[in-house]
Amino acid sequence: MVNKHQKISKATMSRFPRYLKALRNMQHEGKEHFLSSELSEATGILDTTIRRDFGFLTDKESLGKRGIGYDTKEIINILNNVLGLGLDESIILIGVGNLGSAILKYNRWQYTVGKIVCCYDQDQNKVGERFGVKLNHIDDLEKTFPEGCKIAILAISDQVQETVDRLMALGVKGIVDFTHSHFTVHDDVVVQTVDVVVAIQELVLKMHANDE
Ligand SMILES: NC(=O)c1ccc[n+]([C@@H]2O[C@H](COP(=O)([O-])OP(=O)(O)OC[C@H]3O[C@@H](n4cnc5c(N)ncnc54)[C@H](O)[C@@H]3O)[C@@H](O)[C@H]2O)c1
Repeated sequence: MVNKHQKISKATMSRFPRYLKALRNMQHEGKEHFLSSELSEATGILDTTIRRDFGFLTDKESLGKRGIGYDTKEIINILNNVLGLGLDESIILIGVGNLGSAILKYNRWQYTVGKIVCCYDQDQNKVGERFGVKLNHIDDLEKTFPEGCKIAILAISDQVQETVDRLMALGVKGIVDFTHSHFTVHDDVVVQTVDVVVAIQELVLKMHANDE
């Protein structure tokens, strides 16, 4: 369906997940159609930008219908297709300390990318359940690994490379990395690093650029 794919700019691509998240919420609320102005309100992105971005999604004259707007389900499907995302990604979380607990508690995953299906920690005392999610001991990773899981969130402090190696052996292809450790992965594994300090550094650089 998407054959203008190669022409989509990085800036446009980076807005697609924001559209997707807002649209899944709308869909959940029973909204079958939406106007670009409504999506603009939900995302804070100008509706002219939204309409231009949507122009990259299809070769059709227009995705929207006059007076009705866009079909929520259709746009969600197209965005999923472009982003290669499923609604039901099974995600695991490794390390349920301060940060891991906060991530687990943040339960607005639904209708976006899937959910954390279980988590792991090396602390035997934590085994059981946390915020409604099963918490296993890391020694049982291979025994309890959820079928088809491709994404892991790392919020651990020890034995990072060893843990990453075990995850890759189980078929994990994407890692959201909160650790500040260096580790290596196979060519077919993608790592997305999240670092508050780096974010602040980037923010300060942008603020300086604004001052010039
Ligand atoms: N990226 C960021 O912006 C950011 C911000 C804060 C902390 N961090 C990093 O995130 C990690 C966690 O921070 P925290 O404050 O939650 O620490 P924490 O000590 O509170 O929690 C770490 C948890 O991971 C468990 N753990 C450690 N190694 C493990 C392993 N190999 N397997 C399974 N469980 C393991 C511990 O038992 C503990 O429960 C640290 O590496 C920290 O440096 C990153």
